Amino acid sequence: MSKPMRVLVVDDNQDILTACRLCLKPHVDDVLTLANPTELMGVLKVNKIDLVLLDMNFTRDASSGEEGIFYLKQIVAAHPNMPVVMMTAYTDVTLAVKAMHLGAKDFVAKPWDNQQLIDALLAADSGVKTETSRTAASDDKTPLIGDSEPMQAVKQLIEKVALSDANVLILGESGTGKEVVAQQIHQLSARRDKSFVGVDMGTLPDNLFESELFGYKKGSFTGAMQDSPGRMALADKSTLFLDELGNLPLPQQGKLLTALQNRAVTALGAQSPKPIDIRLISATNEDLHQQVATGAFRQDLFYRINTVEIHLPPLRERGSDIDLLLDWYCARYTARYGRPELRIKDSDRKWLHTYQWPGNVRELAHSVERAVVLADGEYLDFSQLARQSTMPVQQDADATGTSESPFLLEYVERKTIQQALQFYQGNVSHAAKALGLTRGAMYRRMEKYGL
Ligand SMILES: Nc1ncnc2c1ncn2[C@@H]1O[C@H](COP(=O)(O)OP(=O)(O)OP(=O)(O)O)[C@@H](O)[C@H]1O
Repeated sequence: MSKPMRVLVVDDNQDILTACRLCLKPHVDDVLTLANPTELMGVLKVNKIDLVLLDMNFTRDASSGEEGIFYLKQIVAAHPNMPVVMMTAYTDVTLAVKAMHLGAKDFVAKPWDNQQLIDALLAADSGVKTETSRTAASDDKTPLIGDSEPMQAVKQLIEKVALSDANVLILGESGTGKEVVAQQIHQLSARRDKSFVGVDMGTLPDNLFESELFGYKKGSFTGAMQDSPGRMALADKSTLFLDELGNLPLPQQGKLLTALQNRAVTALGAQSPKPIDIRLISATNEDLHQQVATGAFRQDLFYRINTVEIHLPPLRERGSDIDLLLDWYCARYTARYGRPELRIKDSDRKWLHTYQWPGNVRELAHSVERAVVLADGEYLDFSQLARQSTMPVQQDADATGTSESPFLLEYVERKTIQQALQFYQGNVSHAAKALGLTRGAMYRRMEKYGL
C-alpha cells in the first residue's frame, strides 16, 4: 500500500530521476521530479510537497557538494519542517555530515539499494531516523568512511575488485570494517541487484554447517519440516560473505572446498547437486597465512578463497580517519537520539588520536553512541573511555571510582569480559570462545556494558 505522501526528487541526471520515480512510485502517492534546482523554491511554493530528495552536485563535473548545501539551506530557511534527504556519492561522507548538521534528515549514498532508499524516505517523513547508511551484520548500509592513505589504497582495491568476480579474502583485526568492505564490493559489483548473503561461521555450530550452507530436503533429518535452500543457493548470482572463516574446523573446510570447486551444492537428502554461481568474499581476524603454515587451515581452500587479499589496517594506523569517524558517528547518533548539536573538545580529539582503539571502529562507534546518550551539555564526554584505557582491569571497585559492589553479578561479568578482551587483545571471537559465549552473546554483553 502506498503512503499518502508526495516526494520531490531534485537531480540534474535524468537517469537518476527516472530510477527514483520507478523505485518510489509503488510506495508513495506521488513522485515529482525536477532537473533544474534553480526552480526548486518556486516548485515548493506552488505544490504541496511532503519530502525532498536532493542531490549534492548539479553542475557538470562538480563534486564539492556546495550546491546541494546551498539549496538545502534555502529549503530549511523557507520550510523549516520540510524533511530533506540528501543523495551523495559514497565518498562524500564529510559533506553528508555537514548537511545533517544543517538540517537534512538523512542521506543515502549512491549507488543506493532500492529498499534502503525507500526506508530512508519513509522514516524521514515519519520523523524516525533509519540507519540508511548502515551495513554489517547488524549495521547494513554504513559507508566506508576514511580518507587516510591506507584507506585510500583499500578503496582503490575495492573499486577494482568489484568489477571482477574474483574471490576476495579480507583480513584485519576485529571491528576494522571487514563486513562493511564486503558490502561495498557487492554494492559496486554487477551482482548488486541481488541480496548480499552473509554467514557468520564463528557462531555456526559444527552440526549445522551443512544444513545452513548447502540446505536440506524435507524429511532429511528430524525437524526438517520443509525444503530449505541453504545460504549458498540463496547467494546464487549474488555475493556470499563468509565471516570468521578462520574458525572453520578442518572437516568443514573440506566440504566447503568441494562445493567451491564443483560450483555446485548438494542439499542434505537431495539426489543430485545444484549448480551455483556465487562471488565469494571471506573474512577473518585470524592470521590465515600462519594457520596454513601450521596445517590448521587447508592450503587448497586458502588458494581458492584468496584470489585477491584486502588488508584492513587497525584504526590506530589510520590517522585523520579518527576525526572523520568521530564526526560521522556523532552526527548519526545525535540525529538518532534527537539530541541538539553536540561537539567534541579539541583536547579530547587529541587524546582520542593517541588512544589505541583495541576494538577499532566498532569501539569508536560505541564510545560515541554512549557519549551522545549521556551528554549533558554541548560537548561529548569521553571520560569513561579514558578511565577504561588507563585503568588496569584488575583494579578494585573503589579504585574505579564507582560504588558498585564487587560481588554484584553484573559487575563480575563486566570485569570478566573486560579481562578476556584485554587478554586476547580485543579479539572478540577468541574472548567469546574462552568465555563459552557465542559471538552474538558476547556482542550483546559488550553493548550492555558499553565495552
Ligand atoms: N570505515 C568505516 N566507516 C564507518 N563505519 C565503520 C567502518 N568500519 C567499520 N565500521 C563500523 O564498525 C562496526 C564493525 O564493523 P564490521 O562488522 O564490518 O567489522 P569486522 O572487521 O567485520 O568485525 P569482526 O571481525 O568482529 O566481525 C560496524 O558497526 C560498522 O558499521
